[in-house]
Amino acid sequence: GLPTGWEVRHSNSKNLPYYFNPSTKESRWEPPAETDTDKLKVYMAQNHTPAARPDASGEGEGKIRCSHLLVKHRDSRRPSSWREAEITRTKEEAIEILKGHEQRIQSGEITLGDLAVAESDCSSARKKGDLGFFGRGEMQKEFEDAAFGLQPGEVSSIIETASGVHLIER
Ligand SMILES: N=C(N)NCCC[C@H](NC(=O)[C@@H]1CCC/C1=C\[C@H](COP(=O)(O)O)NC(=O)[C@@H](N)Cc1ccccc1)C(N)=O
Repeated sequence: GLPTGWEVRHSNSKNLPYYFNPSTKESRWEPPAETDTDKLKVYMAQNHTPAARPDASGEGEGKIRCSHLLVKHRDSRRPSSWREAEITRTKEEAIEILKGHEQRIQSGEITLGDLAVAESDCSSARKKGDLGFFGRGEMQKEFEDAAFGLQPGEVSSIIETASGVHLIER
């Protein structure tokens, strides 16, 4: 159904078909004016199955937004925070503290964000732990894998990174 010289191509980045004229090098999202759209629909149905969307786990899916509550310890890569100039608690103590926070969040007594304001050793505490949107490759691997494995609104188990121990809410 396309006028001569035009062909349909597939944009992987947008997962959409587009129309291209190799001789004029023209490309457009909409079919050219003279297209017989009824025939085009048949052609597309037969020849154009859109590539499967990356799965919801975030593989190539793009960005997600998370908040987190970080408790650092003396073996953290940077054992200092806005809360405490020199952090000396052990990793085991940090985990016990975070378990206490986890129980208060799970019981519904308080949200992760409200707890992060006073308790998180990350500078995002001032933003209720909000890290904004991020894609794969930005955060430490353990953090990234846990975050991309969460459903929206879900809170992670205790996650360990070189920064310390975290609870993550997507
Ligand atoms: N949005 C981004 N791309 N920012 C760069 C993230 C770098 C990344 N950070 C981490 O993986 C951990 C998990 C989350 C926070 C974090 C660590 C630290 C605290 O640990 P520390 O570095 O003292 O060991 N907080 C941060 O980075 C903060 N800028 C996060 C933040 C603060 C305020 C507003 C937005 C984001 C990494 N690859 O190291």
